[in-house]
Amino acid sequence: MASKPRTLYEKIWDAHVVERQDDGTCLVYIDRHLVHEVTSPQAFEALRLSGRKVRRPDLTLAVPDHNLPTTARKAPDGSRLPIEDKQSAAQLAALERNAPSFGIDYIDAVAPEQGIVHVVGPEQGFSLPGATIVCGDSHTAAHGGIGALAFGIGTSEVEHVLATQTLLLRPSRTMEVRVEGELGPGVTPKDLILHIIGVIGTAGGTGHVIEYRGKVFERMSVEGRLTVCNMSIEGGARAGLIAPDDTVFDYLKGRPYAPEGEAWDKAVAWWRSLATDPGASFDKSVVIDAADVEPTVSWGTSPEDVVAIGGSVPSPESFADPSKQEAARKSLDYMGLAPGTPLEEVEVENIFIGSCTNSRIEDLRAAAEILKGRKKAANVRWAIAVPGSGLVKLQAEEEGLDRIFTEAGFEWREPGCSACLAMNPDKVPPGERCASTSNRNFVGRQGPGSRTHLLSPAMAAAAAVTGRLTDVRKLMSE
Ligand SMILES: CC(C)[C@H](C(=O)O)[C@@H](O)C(=O)O
Ligand code: SF4
Repeated sequence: MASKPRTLYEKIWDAHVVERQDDGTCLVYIDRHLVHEVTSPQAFEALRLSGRKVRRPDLTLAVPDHNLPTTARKAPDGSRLPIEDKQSAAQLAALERNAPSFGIDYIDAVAPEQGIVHVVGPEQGFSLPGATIVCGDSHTAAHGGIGALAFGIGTSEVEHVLATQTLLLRPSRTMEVRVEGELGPGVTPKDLILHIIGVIGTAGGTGHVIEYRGKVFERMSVEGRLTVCNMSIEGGARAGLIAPDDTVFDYLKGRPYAPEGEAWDKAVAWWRSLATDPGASFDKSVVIDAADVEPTVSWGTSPEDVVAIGGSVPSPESFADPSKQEAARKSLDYMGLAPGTPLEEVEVENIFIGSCTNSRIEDLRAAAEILKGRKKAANVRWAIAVPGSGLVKLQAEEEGLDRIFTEAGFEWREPGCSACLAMNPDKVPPGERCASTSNRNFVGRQGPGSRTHLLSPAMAAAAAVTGRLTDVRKLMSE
C-alpha cells in the first residue's frame, strides 16, 4: 500500500521521533547542538551540580559571538585584549572553560573559524540537511536554509539536550509559503522575507513550521536561503525550511564536519528523498507573487511593519484593527516619523551591515557592488561592515571587498553579532536611526532609544551613499 504523501517537515520529524506519548508529546532525537555564551552558562552549571556529562559532545559545537567586541581582539604583541564589560567577560570565560571540560569542540574568539553561530554551523558543515538542529537562540531557524529542521530553545532545554541529546516536543502544524514567478532586479532574499512577514504578520506562522516553496527558492543560493529561513521566527513560526538540493550539497561537500566518502553518498541519497511528496497537504498555505516584491524597508518597531521603498510611512488609521492602530501610533512616536513621509526622505546616521541574517560573502559582495567608487554621505556618522565569520572576512579580503568598504568610509570589523543587538560595545545612540541588515527592529534593540530600519545589504549600502533610505535600483549599473 502506498504510504501517505508527507511534507519535508513531516519526513524529518518522523525520522527523529524516539517515543510518542499518548498526549501527542514526542521524545525527539537531536542531531546537532550549537552553543553560544549567552544561553549556556546555567545549563553547564546545572550539569555540573547534578554530576552529569554531556551525552554526545561530538554532536555539540560551541562558539562565542554575542558579547564579543568586534574591534581588534589581539594587541600588536599578539596577546589577547581583555573584554571590558564584566558580564560579557564572565559569560565568554564560562564558555571557554565549559566547552573543553565537557569535551565539546570550541571555536576560540581569535580562531579564523569564529563567527556568529548561525553562520558558522553551515559554513563548517556541522549543520546538515535532514538533521534536527537546536541552539539556545531564536534565529536557529536559519539552518532551515540547508534543509534542516532547526529551531531555538531555552536554557533549560539546552541543559536537557546536553544531558540526553533529546527534547520533548509537540509536533508543529505545517505551513507552505509558495512564491510564484521571479524576483526583479535589485530585489534580494532579504526583501522577499521582509515582504512575506509583511503579508503574514508576526503571528502568521504561530504553531507552524514554514516550508518555502517555488522556483525562486530553487534558484536561490544557500546564502539567500539562510537569510530567508533566519527570519521565519519573526513571522511567528517555530522553524522555516527549504528542500535540500544540489545547490546545498555542492555547498556542503568537503566542509570540515560534513560526512565523507561512502557516508557522504549515503547521506545525499537520504537528503534527496526528503522533498515534500506530490500531493502532500499543508495545514496552511500562503501564495506570494514575486512580481509584487520590491526593495523593502521597515518603518516601525515590529518586523511586520514594512513597506516598499517607493512608499510612505503609513498612518495608524490605515490599519483596520484598533490594536494595530494603537501599535502603529506608538511605533511612529518611537521612530520619530510622521505618517505620509516618503521613505526615501528619511535620513539615517548609522549603517550596520552584518548579523546572522546578512553577513555572508554574498551579502558583503552585494553591498560592495553599490559602494564601489562611492563614499558615505556626510550625515552618516557611523557605518560598519561586520562579516559573519572569520572565514567570510578572509574571503572578502581576498576579493578586495574590505578596501571598498573602508574607502567608502565604513569600519571593517571582526566577526560577531555586533550592532544587531546591544549586548556588546556596538550600539546606535538614542534617537538616531540605523539602516540595518539585521532581523529585529524592536524598541531599544540596537541600544536604548535607537531607531532601526531593516533592509537588505544592497539597500543599506545605498542608504550609506545618499544618507537616506534609498531605492538601490537608482544606484545600480546596467
Ligand atoms: C541572546 C539570544 C538568546 C537572542 C535570541 O534568542 O535570539 C539573540 O540572539 C537575539 O537575536 O535576540
Ligand atoms: S546576529 Fe543578531 S539575531 Fe543573529 S544570533 Fe546574533 S544577536 Fe541574534
